[in-house]
Amino acid sequence: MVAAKRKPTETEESDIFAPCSFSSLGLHTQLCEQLEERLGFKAPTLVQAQAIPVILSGRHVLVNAATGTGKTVAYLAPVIHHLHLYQPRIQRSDGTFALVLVPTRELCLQVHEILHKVLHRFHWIVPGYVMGGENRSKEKARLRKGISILVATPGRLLDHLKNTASFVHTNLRWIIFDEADRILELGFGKEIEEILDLLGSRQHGSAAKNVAVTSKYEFPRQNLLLSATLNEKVNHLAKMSLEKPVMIGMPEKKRQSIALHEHLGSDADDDDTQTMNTTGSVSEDYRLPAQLTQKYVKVDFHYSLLSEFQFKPSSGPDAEPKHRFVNCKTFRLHGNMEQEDRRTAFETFKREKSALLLSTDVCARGLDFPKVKCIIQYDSPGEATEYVHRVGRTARLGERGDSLLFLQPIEMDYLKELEKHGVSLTEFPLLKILDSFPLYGHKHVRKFVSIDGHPWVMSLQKALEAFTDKPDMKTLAKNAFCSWVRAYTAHRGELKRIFMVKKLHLGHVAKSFALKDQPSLVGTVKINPAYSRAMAVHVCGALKAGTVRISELMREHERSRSLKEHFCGVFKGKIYHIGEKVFSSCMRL
Ligand SMILES: Nc1ncnc2c1ncn2[C@@H]1O[C@H](COP(=O)(O)OP(=O)(O)OP(=O)(O)O)[C@@H](O)[C@H]1O
Repeated sequence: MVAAKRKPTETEESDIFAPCSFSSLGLHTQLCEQLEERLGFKAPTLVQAQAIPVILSGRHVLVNAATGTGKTVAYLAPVIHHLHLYQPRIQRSDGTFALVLVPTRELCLQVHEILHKVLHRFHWIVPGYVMGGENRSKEKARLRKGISILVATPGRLLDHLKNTASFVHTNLRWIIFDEADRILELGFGKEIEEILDLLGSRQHGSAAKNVAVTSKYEFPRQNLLLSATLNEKVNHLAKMSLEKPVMIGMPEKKRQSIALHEHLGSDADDDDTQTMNTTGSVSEDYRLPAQLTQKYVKVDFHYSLLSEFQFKPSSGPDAEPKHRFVNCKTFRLHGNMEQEDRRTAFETFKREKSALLLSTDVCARGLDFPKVKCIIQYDSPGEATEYVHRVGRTARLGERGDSLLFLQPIEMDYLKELEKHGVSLTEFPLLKILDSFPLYGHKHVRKFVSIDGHPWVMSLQKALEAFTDKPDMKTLAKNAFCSWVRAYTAHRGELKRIFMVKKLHLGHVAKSFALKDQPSLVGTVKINPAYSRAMAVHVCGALKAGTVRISELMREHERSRSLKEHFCGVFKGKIYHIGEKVFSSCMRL
């Protein structure tokens, strides 16, 4: 992700904001003042204008609106409004009234930060969070004191529900699933079911008790599900947790496919539930900001060593100094990092005016880094939903944004896959751009026929290969290559037809990692083979028998990669011979 300043245009603003005020939606004046003073929100976005009155009314809601359209405040504002009006005034000892479930730690911190700002004047409403990677005892202490609005990742929440006796949730009124589909994709389905059972908020089954009967505030439960993309699993969660939900921002076709008819109330077809075309939809399936410019590039490309690599772009005299290839700060963020490093990278990148973030899908959802100018996808995203969320980190709330997707010639069918969801990309004129770069001694030379033979590319490749030739760098590059190839096999269903490792020209892939030769894919997994085999047999057997939940082993997408690597090492030593069955089990993580 590359951050830089961009301004929205006039016309885009009218597509984003509703022609009304927050107070006209029924929110308390003091809360409206806080939204303006603390967050700078003068008017509601379209999705906020649609969702806030419905959520205020107490209905269960399913919101499906484009990335960056303001869904967070759409659900937080009504909750704060009600809590602010509770009589007698709520106290910390009343425990938790609202629970916001999110898929990642960074999103947890982000939602908490927004709460913290908006609740500034309402000091008796206490925000807090619990999430994986944090100190449990400190969290227990905070829960004991009381948290009115709790943001949580599912695994850690379940842990506290089971093991923290002082966690009071008898007054719980709201359960909110932000990025509902991602929570389920990460394999938290069983945890969610357990959480709903423990909280007595499941719509079917004996455990259901939708009013907090022991509560001094007797309000019916209200559950909310939100995401820019929805899928079959969300349908299941919706059935499990929502009662007669109002669908916001969803075209009729999708409402039918979500198949919630049995739950839809008679007023589900009211005006306020109609299709929200104005939120920047370009598709009846997936919603993308209209001002987002999406491009793809059709070449094997270079692996740029962003923080250290120096390059002398033209083949001029040796005296000419080398320059850093990327002239801004670079950050990295992925699930295998230590929690503290993860937090620092997340918070620092957020503050930087001009910076580059290298990240895995841990950043794909919900994160709201300000002024991100461009999303570059070097690894293909897989499901179209993932594409939508990744590019959704830019072009937020009417800002302009660009995205660039790297595709190899054999992968061009991926564009058709995206088109099925109304997502269309134009080809990035790479050769033209390269031709515009200065070349030593050839001011206006152009008309190179191929990218590979372009002097600029050749000299860059040479410099990269020289840089990667150092032993440490070479090991890094080889590992990166192997991981990349392994991850390539992770595509499911239709996508397996497009991303076929057998069709890959591995020599070219190696070149894109600045390697002169293709590393061997055999024997690169450093796991004791005997242990691996035993482990694999155990996991496969247990999976088959249904006695182990793979989600217990894996919490995040990145870890599923190590498991895939593990199986690769175990089964054949070669990724492209991996057993289909095991693989599909891995893919359900
Ligand atoms: N009414 C508003 N006025 C001005 N800015 C707003 C308003 N509502 C939200 N924003 C800003 O818009 C940006 C996007 O909001 P938010 O992160 O809630 O979007 P989202 O719909 O949840 O996106 P995603 O689907 O990617 O999670 C944030 O920077 C937020 O501060």
